[in-house]
Amino acid sequence: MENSPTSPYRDDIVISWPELHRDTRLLCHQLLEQGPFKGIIAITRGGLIPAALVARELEIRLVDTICASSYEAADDDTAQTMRKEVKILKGVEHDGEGFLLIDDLVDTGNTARVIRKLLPKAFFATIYAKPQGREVVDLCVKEFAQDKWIYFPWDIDYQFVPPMKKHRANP
Ligand SMILES: O=P(O)(O)OC[C@H]1O[C@H](OP(=O)(O)OP(=O)(O)O)[C@H](O)[C@@H]1O
Ligand code: HPA
Ligand SMILES: [Mg+2]
Repeated sequence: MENSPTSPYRDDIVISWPELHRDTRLLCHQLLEQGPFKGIIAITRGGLIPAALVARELEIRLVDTICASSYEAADDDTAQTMRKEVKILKGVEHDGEGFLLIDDLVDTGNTARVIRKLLPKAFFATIYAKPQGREVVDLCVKEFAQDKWIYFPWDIDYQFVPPMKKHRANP
C-alpha cells in the first residue's frame, strides 16, 4: 500500500482478523492479573472491537465509550495520516477509578494524553503501541517502530495480486 509523499510513515504492517483476535487474547491474559474492573470504556472507534473482545474474555458487561477523533483520511485517499487536534465528542462523568480504558493503539500518544487527563484513575490498555506514545498507556501487547503504519482488519480488504513474475524487469 502506498503512503502519501508527506506521510511520516515509511512502511506498513497489515493485521489480519485472526492476528488481532490472538493479540487481544494475549492482552486479556495480562489484564486478568490487573483486575477486577468495574467496567470497560472503549475509545471510539478503534477501541470498539478490541473492547468487545476484552469484555467477552473478562466477563464484563458494563461497557461505555469515550468518543474521540484525531485523524482523518488523507486527501489523496492513501493512509490515514492527517493529524488534527484531538476532539472529545462524548466523555464520561467520573475519574475512571476501577475502570479499564481500551484503544486499538497508541501512536504519537496525543489521543491517549488527552483521555488520560479526563480519566486519570483508569487502567489504560491498547493492543499495539509505538514508542512516542508507549509511556502514556499502562499495558500493550506489541510494539511497532514509529514509522510503521498499522492497517487494522476493518480498514482493509482482500484483493487480487498479480503473480510476482509479471513485475520482473528482465523475465
Ligand atoms: O496516538 P495517536 O497519534 O493520537 O493515534 C492513536 C489514535 O488514532 C486512531 O484513532 P482515530 O482518531 O484515527 O479515530 P478512529 O479510532 O475513529 O479510527 C487510533 O484508533 C487511536 O485512537
Ligand atoms: O498506525 C496507525 N494505524 C491506524 N490508525 C492509526 N492512528 C494513528 N496511527 C495509526
Ligand atoms: Mg481511535
